[in-house]
Amino acid sequence: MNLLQVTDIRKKEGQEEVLKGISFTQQSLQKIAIAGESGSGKSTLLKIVAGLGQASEGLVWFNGKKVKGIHEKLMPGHPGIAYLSQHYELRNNYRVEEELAYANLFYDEDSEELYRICRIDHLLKRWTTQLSGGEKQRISLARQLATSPKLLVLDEPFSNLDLVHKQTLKAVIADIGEKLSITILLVSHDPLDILSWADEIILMKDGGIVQQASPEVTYRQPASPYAAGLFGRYTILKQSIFPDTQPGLFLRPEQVAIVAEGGIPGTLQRLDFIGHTYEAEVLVNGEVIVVHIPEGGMAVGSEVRLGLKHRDYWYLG
Ligand SMILES: Nc1ncnc2c1ncn2[C@@H]1O[C@H](COP(=O)(O)OP(=O)(O)OP(=O)(O)O)[C@@H](O)[C@H]1O
Repeated sequence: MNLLQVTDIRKKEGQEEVLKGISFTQQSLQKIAIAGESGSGKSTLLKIVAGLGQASEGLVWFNGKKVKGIHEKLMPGHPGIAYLSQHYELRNNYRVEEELAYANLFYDEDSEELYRICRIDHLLKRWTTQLSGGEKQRISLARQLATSPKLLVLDEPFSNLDLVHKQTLKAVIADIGEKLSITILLVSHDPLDILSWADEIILMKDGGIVQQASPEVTYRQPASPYAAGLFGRYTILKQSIFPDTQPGLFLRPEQVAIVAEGGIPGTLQRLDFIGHTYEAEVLVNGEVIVVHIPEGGMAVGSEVRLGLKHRDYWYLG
């Protein structure tokens, strides 16, 4: 049975339709991430799913029961669904343990495990004013989990976090799924944060779903240039440049290599160090091809030869 079933959700804000018929289902423990450009409707959708917004049309079913909107019931929210927005707040002038007790999270074996999973067990005696943003967020998360939800809905959990806190939160999120058996639906502005985590990625644009697929398919076989661009740089060739390929060939930078012999001649136009590799732009027949290369010693203007690394071609018209 589906844990969550979202059917044809529409939402009007004034004259504008900001959600245009969103439908998807989520199985128990399936990890779904929603991504898309700013303003595409991700947060609006998430609030409706959690019972903290109001759809103009459509239905959300959770665990066989309808999730009512804020205009349909007195207390916003839905039992069994926990929601953490980007704007979490803790009360000032309290110790962390008091703040957690306030959420009915008293110290016992279960809560001890929850604190360990949320990586906050070393923070219990601290004042809430003595915490970093990432620590405050994990305490807010523990408070949400105190309600023993079946579904955890996270809106942009990785925004505003430095790399270290981001890595910690990723470990926390993985543990919440695996050790607490809580299903997670999350929105992320940066799809690179979700490729390694999600079972399925839903891409939104202008209030609609433009692609719903596994991370591999989303990355390698994007439905459109918009979907491709959300996951980093790419090239779509207008001409048939490489042998046995058609116009419209879609290439990620790591699918192309600079080769010593054979290949297609081109001119190195640009070379940038991007950490794990160098990113080059090579001009071939008037088209710029983005290529990842391991070494950065070549001079801009050099002649290079390009080859394709494998034959799993994908075309975008
Ligand atoms: N209360 C509101 N009144 C009017 N328009 C709204 C309201 N809330 C959201 N919108 C509009 O709905 C659209 C979707 O907004 P939403 O916040 O859901 O997008 P998002 O994809 O989550 O964006 P971001 O990544 O920037 O948070 C936007 O055009 C936004 O301006």
